[in-house]
Amino acid sequence: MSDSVNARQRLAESLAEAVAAALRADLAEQDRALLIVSGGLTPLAFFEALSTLELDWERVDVTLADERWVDESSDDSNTRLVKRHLLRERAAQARFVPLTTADATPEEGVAALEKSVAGLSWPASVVILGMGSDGHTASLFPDSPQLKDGLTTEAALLAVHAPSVPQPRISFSRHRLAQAKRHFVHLTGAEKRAVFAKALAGDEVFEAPIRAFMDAPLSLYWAP
Ligand SMILES: O=C1O[C@H](COP(=O)(O)O)[C@@H](O)[C@H](O)[C@H]1O
Repeated sequence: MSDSVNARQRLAESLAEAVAAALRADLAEQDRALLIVSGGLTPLAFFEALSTLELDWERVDVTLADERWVDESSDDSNTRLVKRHLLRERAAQARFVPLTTADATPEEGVAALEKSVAGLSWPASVVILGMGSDGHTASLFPDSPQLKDGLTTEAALLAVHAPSVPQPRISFSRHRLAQAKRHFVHLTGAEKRAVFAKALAGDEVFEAPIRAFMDAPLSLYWAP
């Protein structure tokens, strides 16, 4: 195995331990705990490591920071990713709350999804944020006409379109994600490190929406 594969595996395992510890701590104080995960390719090894760890998974709700408005059978579905790689082993006992409906568009589905997520244990115990090389996080894209709304609305969810991505999306708003008790950023590779460093150094949130989370304590998990 190459050094970077090893480093990414160790990173995934150490993030999984930190997330499991946070969930255990909250479950000692409350009935249920909410874990919000990101999709994309980065979290696969993390999901698999977390799925094997011991905690009272029956009292954990899992949802996504964002979702592509596609059928679950699509390779682009974040739900499919979570079901295949996280909701297995011990974590098969967790309750998953999807961010899609049978509606044709996220605009039509968003009201029902707002109701569906309203009953979760807010504030979330943990949010794991990914980031694209354009500085987007969740589905808050720099080129999206809905970015301003996503950064300012007090609603939990919004429908998102962006010229840079093929499918419409649904995303938790900055407001709802920022309320979480703990924020982890999970990144790999030199390109994302450079994008994150540039975002840290600047202040224009519309250029790099990940900046919208930099006033909360963020735990950065990065490997080459
Ligand atoms: O589209 C998305 O992209 C980001 C980053 O994904 P990655 O494949 O570069 O890890 C992800 O955080 C987000 O949840 C996802 O929908």
